[in-house]
Amino acid sequence: MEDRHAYEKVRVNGAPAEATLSTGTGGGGGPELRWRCAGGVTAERSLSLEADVLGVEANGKEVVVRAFVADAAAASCAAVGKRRREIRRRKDYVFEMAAGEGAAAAWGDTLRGCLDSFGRPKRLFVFVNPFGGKKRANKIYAAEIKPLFEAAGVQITTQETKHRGHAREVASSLDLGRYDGIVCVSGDGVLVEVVNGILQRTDWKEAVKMPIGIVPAGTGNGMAKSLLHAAGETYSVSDAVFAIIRGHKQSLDVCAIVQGQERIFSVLSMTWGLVADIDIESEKYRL
Ligand SMILES: Nc1ncnc2c1ncn2[C@@H]1O[C@H](COP(=O)(O)OP(=O)(O)OP(=O)(O)O)[C@@H](O)[C@H]1O
Repeated sequence: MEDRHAYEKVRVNGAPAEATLSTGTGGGGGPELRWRCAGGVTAERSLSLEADVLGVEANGKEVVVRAFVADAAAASCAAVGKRRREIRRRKDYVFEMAAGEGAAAAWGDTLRGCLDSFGRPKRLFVFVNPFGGKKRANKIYAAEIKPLFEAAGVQITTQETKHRGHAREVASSLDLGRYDGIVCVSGDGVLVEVVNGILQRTDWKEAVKMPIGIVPAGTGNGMAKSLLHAAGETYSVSDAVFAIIRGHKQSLDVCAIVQGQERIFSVLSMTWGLVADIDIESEKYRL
């Protein structure tokens, strides 16, 4: 993207400020929003569009930036010498443009253009296993997962799994052209079913390219833990969802999965990613 800097006088959540929207990567970092409140009492604030922003909306003179940002006050330092745990929270920043609606529409378009250039998934098919783990997946989905996808403007189609083998059945016949990825709100069991369902398909060679994400809502959640750890992310539901929204992708060795859940754990240390691109090397692993 062409490197551009747009400067505006604004109010950020009501406080007068001067803000700059930088696009492109000319400065070393990615696109970002920076602002300093009038009087300069508070430090300059910034949001990285790639790492902090879920979505944007222009409304009249306002641009609402839906962010998921580290909350310094809530960061916990469990013990001296341990890595500081960053806790992210949803926060909206409302930029009211002094120059009016035209400026807001222009910023809205530029911000959306930046977000679109990241190749994030826009349409996801989401399995929720209500019986995984402590049987709280439906609650977790409604309270923590759906709101984040909605803030990011992701279109979601949800399927609650109704019985053992259901996710496999659905994945074996799903119209994959309608989605950019499949997400499992579950433990490892449903993920294994989805992979097996995909491998059952006649178009499996194409179908294995479908990214699959996992949000921990099972008992062990070994896959979600390992993937988040490998990506340097905190192990939490919201961090897993955010990684999926951002379209983090890494290759996953599907051969390990189809041979049974026990084998997953021995291979995890080599499989990174939150939305995984499945990579299958040999037809012999097809079921
Ligand atoms: N509605 C349902 N009723 C009964 N079983 C189900 C239903 N939906 C899915 N299942 C089965 O539940 C199994 C376990 O699910 P899941 O992996 O989500 O949770 P878990 O076993 O608690 O977690 P983990 O695998 O991480 O230890 C899956 O293999 C799936 O076949």
